Formats: sequence, structure tokens, C-alpha cells
Amino acid sequence: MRLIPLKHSQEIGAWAADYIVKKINDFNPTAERPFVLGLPTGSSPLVMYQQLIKRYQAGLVSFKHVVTFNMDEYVGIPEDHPQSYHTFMYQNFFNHIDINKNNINILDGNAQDIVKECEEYEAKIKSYGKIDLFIGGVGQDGHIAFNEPGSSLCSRTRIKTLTEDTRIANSRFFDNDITQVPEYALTIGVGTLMDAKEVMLLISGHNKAIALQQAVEGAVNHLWTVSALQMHAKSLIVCDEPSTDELKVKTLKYFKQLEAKNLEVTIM
Ligand SMILES: N[C@@H]1[C@@H](O)[C@H](O)[C@@H](COP(=O)(O)O)O[C@@H]1O
Repeated sequence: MRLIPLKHSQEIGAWAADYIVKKINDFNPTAERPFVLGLPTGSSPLVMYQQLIKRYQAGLVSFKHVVTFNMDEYVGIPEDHPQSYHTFMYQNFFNHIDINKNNINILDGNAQDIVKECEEYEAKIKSYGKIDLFIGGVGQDGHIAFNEPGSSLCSRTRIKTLTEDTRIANSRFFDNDITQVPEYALTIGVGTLMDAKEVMLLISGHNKAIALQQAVEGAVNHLWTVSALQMHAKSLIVCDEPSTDELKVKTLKYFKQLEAKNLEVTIM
């Protein structure tokens, strides 16, 4: 695992955007060989999307040959609901870049046959081989996508019941009214995420400090599904200072030293 400790949350978005742009450009995607990107919603990736749009507008990157798979979607709210993840993605990203609409994949939370919907999502991901880079955030309780505490660390795309904690946290987007927050969501599984070639998480704010601590210093544990990343061959966490409040001083120093060394190698 690589940990990139930055000072402010704004820096996370710029760092992540630069990383993604480099990955896409190095890959040099074509229609026959697209770059496959896994994407999250939430407040954590917002600056990253803004920065990606800026880089697209500046001609630094094209999404023409990029295929995307979103992590999750609420069940039971219309696709055009202001808080659906469909709406979020189009408003904050897809409407502003040159992505081919046929290359966008988001789970349908209103599918008649949920099991089929989830199986087809998994099959579609597999049809591309592997997701090249999956980006995510983390919930305060350590969930990735909507893999709530106790989710199997081998889980695949399926329906999940949202915990009270998650519904309270997400009620800020629903007039602070928990009764408006859906009770279920479709989500990729921890196993689906782990299959990606690379995973990058964006973590900011003091309210995520325990989740980050569990991700980096805790034992691999289904109660903190984010900790599964310790078993991933190529994972990366980009975080800000407040989110590192629960890490040991020694841990933080160690990762900072590693990054300083990385920089030295790059400069040389
Ligand atoms: N399903 C999403 C997660 O994918 C996201 O990581 C989490 C944190 O969101 P935020 O970045 O707004 O704190 O919220 C939701 O639960």
C-alpha cells in the first residue's frame, strides 16, 4: 500500500486528477483497447472531478476511449432524482467531458430483476478483462462503495442494506431527513474492487480518521471493509492532514519518508 499524505483536502483532488491523466495517457487507449476506470460518488471525489474537467478543457486528456464503471447506486429513487448517483455523475463529470455515453456504466437501482442486473454488471466488467484503475472514497465506518461492516471481503456486486450510520451520514444530501435516504443500494463487492489492477482511495477530514487508521494500521477485518486493501497488490490512499489524526506518528513519518524517497528517485 502506498499512502500519500497531503496537507489540504483540495490538494487531494489535484493529485488524483494528475495521477489519472498520466495513467490514461501512458495507456494510450483506443476504441479497441479502452482504459477502464472505476468511479465513486460522494463529496470526497468532487474536487478530483473538477480538476479532471479542467485538464480535459486544457487538452491534457481525452476520455473518448475511456470506459467507466461506477461503484454503486441507491435502490428505489428515480434515476433523475437530484441525489441519485446517475445525476451526480452526469452533473459533476460526464456532461463536461468527451466520454462516449455508451462507455458509461452505472448500476440500475430500479432494475426489475436485481440479481440479473448485478450479474450482468460483473459480466460486463469481465468482458473488458480488468478495471485498470478503481477510485473510491470511504465511509466513516470504513465502508468502500456500499460494502457496509460485515460485508464479505470476497463479495461481488449485489444489493446491500444501508446501516443507520450511513443513512445518517448521507442524510445531509436529503434535507437532513434520514427517512428520505434510501434503505438499500446496489454496490460492487469488495471482491469486485479487489479484482481491479489498481485501487486509489481519496480520504479527507477528521471524521474519516478512524477509518483511515483501520485501513492502514488495523488488521484485515470485515467490520472495516476498507482494510481489505491491505491484500491488494497495488493500492494507493491519498489523504489530507485531518484524516491522519488517528495514525501513529511513526506510521505517518514512515509513509512521508517513503514518498520523499520516491520523489528523489523520480527527480534523479
Ligand atoms: N457509497 C458512498 C461511498 O462510495 C463513499 O465513499 C461514501 C463517503 O462519501 P463522502 O465522500 O461524501 O464522505 O459515501 C457513500 O456511502
